[in-house]
Amino acid sequence: MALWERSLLVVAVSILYALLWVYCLWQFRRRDSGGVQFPANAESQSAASVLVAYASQSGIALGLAQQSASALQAAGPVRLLPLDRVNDEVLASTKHAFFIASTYGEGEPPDNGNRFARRYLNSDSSQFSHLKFAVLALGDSAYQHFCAFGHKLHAGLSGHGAEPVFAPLELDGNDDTAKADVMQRWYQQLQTFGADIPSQMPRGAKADYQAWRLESRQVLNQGSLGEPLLHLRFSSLQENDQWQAGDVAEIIPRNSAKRCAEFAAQHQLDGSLVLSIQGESRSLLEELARRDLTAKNIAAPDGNDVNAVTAWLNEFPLLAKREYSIASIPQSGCLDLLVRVQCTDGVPGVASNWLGVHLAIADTVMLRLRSNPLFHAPASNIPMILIGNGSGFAGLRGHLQARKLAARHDNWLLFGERSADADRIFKDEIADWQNSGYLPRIDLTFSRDPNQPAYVQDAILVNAESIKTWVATGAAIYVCGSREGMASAVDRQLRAILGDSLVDALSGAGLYRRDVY
Ligand SMILES: Cc1cc2nc3c(=O)[nH]c(=O)nc-3n(C[C@H](O)[C@H](O)[C@H](O)COP(=O)(O)O)c2cc1C
Repeated sequence: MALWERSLLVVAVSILYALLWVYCLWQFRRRDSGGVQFPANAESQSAASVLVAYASQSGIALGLAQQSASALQAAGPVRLLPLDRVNDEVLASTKHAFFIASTYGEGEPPDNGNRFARRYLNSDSSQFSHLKFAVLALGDSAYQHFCAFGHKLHAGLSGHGAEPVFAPLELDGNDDTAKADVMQRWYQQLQTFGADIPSQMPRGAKADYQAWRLESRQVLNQGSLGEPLLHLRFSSLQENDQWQAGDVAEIIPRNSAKRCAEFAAQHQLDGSLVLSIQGESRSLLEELARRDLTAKNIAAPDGNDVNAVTAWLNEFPLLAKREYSIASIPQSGCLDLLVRVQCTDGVPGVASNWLGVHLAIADTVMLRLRSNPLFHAPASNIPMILIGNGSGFAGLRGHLQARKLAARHDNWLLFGERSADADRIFKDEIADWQNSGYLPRIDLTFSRDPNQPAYVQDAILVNAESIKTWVATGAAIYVCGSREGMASAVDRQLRAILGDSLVDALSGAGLYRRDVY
């Protein structure tokens, strides 16, 4: 390339970057970091003295924040912002702030709370003694650092002189029953600030779950060194189930019939014993299927006394729901999931083994759809870079299907797996997208490739210039897959080639989104 051509290219890319910055800034001001629309007229509420701020990765805290903001609007204007949008200026004009924050990694903030954490939780230089606040901390009690980020937020704000109006509330996102109870306490507190208790309180243990039938199950990685990765296809037994690319399926898992029979035999109990639990009649085997049998190791009562067996069973908590990124859009006519059969230290994972091995074709699962606006599609006129690995193809596939439906051709897939022979998942479908022009760029990496072993993050470095060009033309980057193994390395590479401030700006503008686990 001649020198003048080179210079022209540099000028063109610089102009595109400048335009991108303006665009990010505009997006940033226009909407929150997830591209989620504020409740009606909330954008004009910048003068509101009440703030609801959320830090949310998969949308649960966001949903609760939206509900809380609506409830508080009964008392006057409310600002609803992702935590990263909360700065000195916002805090200075806020009298009452309600924070709803989940926890990720090892007690870390979700993506849209990172910047706030870096800025305010490591130092207490600014003082907010005028501020009264409360924290609703979301987490999962199975994690060692339960609700840790919510607690850090509470401690950090207190360190800045802000005054808590009540102690932080902990909410275990996996426990629907406890969730209803905690949310009731949260809204009772909010009521003292003039909030209306919402007519629809958070969903109870069984509410909204519907039966979906397993239509087919296919192993995607025959002969792989890794655990089996399965493509499950479900059909709904009701009409008008709606979701969109990026949404989540919540499933109540069960123990397999084999496992329940073995457990009953091990404890010398009669599996056909009929029990009445919370007004419902079930056999012991049916009840065992719903319980977390790994939670306790307690001897069963002698004999088959119904009351004693019921009391013993009640020591075992109900199995917690599992969440899966939906791998299809409704227009495909079915709901697809990708499930990796898990096995830790030789112990098979309950849900993945049940779904991946034991559930029979035509059997039903109890499933509910959950919207995840933080991973919904970008505006339809934006190019997309989709990055992922393994079962993370699920979260990307729905978007690719939606892009094809919307006749958007400017899609680029960077995807990593183990071996080109055994792990080349959805080979035909990807070829079809390529042949029909919906995937003009694709970079597949295989970490066990004998000639060119590489991870998807390596492909980012190799394609740095193209990524810069795509980003400069306004592309959104969507990442789905393992948080530690892949997404954190991808994030590091993106920051290395684009710079921290641009990556943060993209994230703030909803142009860098992650569905990671
Ligand atoms: C990869 C990953 C790491 C997590 N780490 C923690 C943790 O350290 N502590 C905790 O209490 N919860 C942890 N959780 C659970 C989430 O905080 C919980 O699911 C929460 O309800 C998610 O809310 P959100 O959808 O608003 O992000 C983790 C979840 C995932 C997927």
